[in-house]
Amino acid sequence: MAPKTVLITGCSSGIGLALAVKMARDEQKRFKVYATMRNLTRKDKLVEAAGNTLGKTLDIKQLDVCSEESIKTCVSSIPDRRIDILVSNAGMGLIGPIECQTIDEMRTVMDTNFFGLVRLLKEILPDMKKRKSGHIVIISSVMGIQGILFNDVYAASKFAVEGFCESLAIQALKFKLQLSLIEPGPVITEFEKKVFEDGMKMDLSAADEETADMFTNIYLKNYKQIFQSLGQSAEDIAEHTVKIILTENPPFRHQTNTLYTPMTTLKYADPNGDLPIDTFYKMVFQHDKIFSASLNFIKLLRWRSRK
Ligand SMILES: NC(=O)C1=CN([C@@H]2O[C@H](COP(=O)(O)OP(=O)(O)OC[C@H]3O[C@@H](n4cnc5c(N)ncnc54)[C@H](OP(=O)(O)O)[C@@H]3O)[C@@H](O)[C@H]2O)C=CC1
Ligand SMILES: CC1=C(/C=C/C(C)=C/C=C/C(C)=C/C=O)C(C)(C)CCC1
Repeated sequence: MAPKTVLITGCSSGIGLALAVKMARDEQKRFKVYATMRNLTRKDKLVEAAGNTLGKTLDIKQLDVCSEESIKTCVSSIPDRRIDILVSNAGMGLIGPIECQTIDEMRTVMDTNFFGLVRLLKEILPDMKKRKSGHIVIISSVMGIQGILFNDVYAASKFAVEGFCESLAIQALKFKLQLSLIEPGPVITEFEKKVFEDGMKMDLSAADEETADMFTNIYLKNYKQIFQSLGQSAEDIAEHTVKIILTENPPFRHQTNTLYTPMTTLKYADPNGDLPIDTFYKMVFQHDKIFSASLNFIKLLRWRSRK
């Protein structure tokens, strides 16, 4: 059987890179991977990880999800424009009090995380509909279903992705297309480093003292520890994503982190929406007791899941 063509965005690092390499190295050679990135000068890590798959089961192409022209050029360069599996992965984070962020910074997050997906689909969906086949896989986030303190705009961008996909999924079903949202919790990648460094350098002078203190002494102070105790690797997410791709009837939503599930479950447990907000409030603001107790509980779950 001919290999399925896979286009992945954001392959210069992290989840995109790990997924591209995993699929290109498939022993049964079931995939031909177009690993794309906006800036080809950043391709060295991928070239190294791809090894001898380069030019065979993996090709590298330029694609900036913020440029319609770049998307068109990339898609037109693929034989018959045929993309069997699209993985929309490119994305960026943003943390901090909104008083300290500019509208332009917020717009860039929405433009990349939400409109990036919209631009891709405007170009790729019509071909998939004509062929009545295709799988659209989106790297969303647990923040696509639940907001987190100081992640207001990032969470909004992922909520936008989820609302857009939930609407589109009904049409997709009519055209026999598959659509899956992958929802990781924290993942240890460049994303986490960039977001933390930007947070550390943030000019907090536009925020009141209490807010600035909350951001620095609660959020940033515990950030690394949260990633250490809860964080998955890019390879873990790649493994989950490939499993979903290979499932005959893939689910619409897939959370990758069972340690995080108790938190997202709170959302569905209370239609009024107060339960997750009250719980997060207690976890964050009674942090001396509850926050460290939560982290210990997570450590215990992690230890048990390894046994
Ligand atoms: N890390 C985490 O904790 C989590 C991440 N996610 C999501 O996973 C996805 C991948 O992130 P992750 O691997 O962690 O982070 P990385 O920062 O390692 O990777 C992000 C990738 O997106 C690329 N990118 C950014 N802007 C654009 C653009 N305009 N066009 C094309 N590519 C672009 C980056 O390219 P460049 O190198 O040029 O900047 C990079 O290749 C994102 O959608 C993120 O929201 C979801 C849940 C948790
Ligand atoms: C665990 C935990 C918290 C932090 C969660 C974080 C930081 C999650 C990050 C998720 C990411 C980065 C998703 C990317 O898409 C809070 C809210 C402080 C409250 C206490 C429990």
